[in-house]
Amino acid sequence: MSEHSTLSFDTRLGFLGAGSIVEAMLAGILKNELIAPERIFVANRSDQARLRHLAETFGVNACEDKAALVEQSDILILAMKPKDAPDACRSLRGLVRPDQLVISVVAGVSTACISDWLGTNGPIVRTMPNTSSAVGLSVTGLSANHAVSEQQLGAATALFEAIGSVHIVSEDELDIITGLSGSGPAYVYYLAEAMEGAGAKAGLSREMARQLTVQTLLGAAQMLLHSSDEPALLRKKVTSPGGTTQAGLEVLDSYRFQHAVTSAVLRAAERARELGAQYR
Ligand SMILES: NC(=O)C1=CN([C@@H]2O[C@H](COP(=O)(O)OP(=O)(O)OC[C@H]3O[C@@H](n4cnc5c(N)ncnc54)[C@H](OP(=O)(O)O)[C@@H]3O)[C@@H](O)[C@H]2O)C=CC1
Ligand SMILES: O=C(O)[C@@H]1CCC=N1
Repeated sequence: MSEHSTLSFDTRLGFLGAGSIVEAMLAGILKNELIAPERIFVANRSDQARLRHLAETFGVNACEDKAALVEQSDILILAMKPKDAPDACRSLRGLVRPDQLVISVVAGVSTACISDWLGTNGPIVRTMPNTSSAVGLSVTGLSANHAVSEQQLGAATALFEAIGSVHIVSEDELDIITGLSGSGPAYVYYLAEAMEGAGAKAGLSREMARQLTVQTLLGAAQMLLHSSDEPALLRKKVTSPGGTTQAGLEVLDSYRFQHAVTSAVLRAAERARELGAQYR
């Protein structure tokens, strides 16, 4: 990508890592027709069946050769587990071009570590999206190192805006963003599992319990989005004194629900810091 271009249908994207987050990002990018599938290259460590699956599902190119992946890409996206990042980056030493934009979605790992492992001082954007990328509803925290040009920051922002919303943040904010919105979909799915299970246990069909749960979460999320009321006020509007909601909330309080959720978010953020700290 030249210094002055932004993201276009012709931009060539290379993904190193082919797991859950890459599948979600590919689904969102291709649904939006942001980039042509034949301009997207995906490589992993060894799982050929997984590469074939992505190639067949999305029409992207499975790439067995990392050197070819880097050479063919304008933007290289690092998407392996933190523990695999040092080896993966070191294997790219001498391959990444000095002005080639590298985007990392790896939890906890700093841009400084990535630079060090790649052996470059080049442009690196560190991000934290989530798997709702697949339906265009990720929220991505994004932070750029000193070498990222305005055009490159624009291209990275455009990429993640195509699959959700973007917040440009300082790098040290990315760990709490990881705990809140990177891991966040899992907390909501956990809640959904419990709500659906309760409905089914009480005699509803699984299918109806699922629909009631999903529509309730969707409606509440839309209310949070569109209402000017704070979440606490929205909650109070559901809660009739002495009624059913109050009875339910009292049970949640007896299990310290708010404390549990707060602790979960903060522990996940701490875990992101731990994952990165071992390399600092
Ligand atoms: N899942 C999520 O919700 C989110 C994940 N992330 C971050 O994204 C990253 C990937 O997560 P996720 O997709 O869940 O993980 P997965 O375990 O699903 O996928 C990891 C991928 O990395 C590949 N890989 C491992 N080592 C190397 C290597 N040396 N060179 C090339 N590829 C390699 C694996 O290949 P193989 O199978 O062949 O070993 C696999 O394709 C993590 O750092 C995570 O923190 C960020 C936001 C959300
Ligand atoms: O669980 C993880 O470590 C990754 C980071 C955010 C979501 N999944």
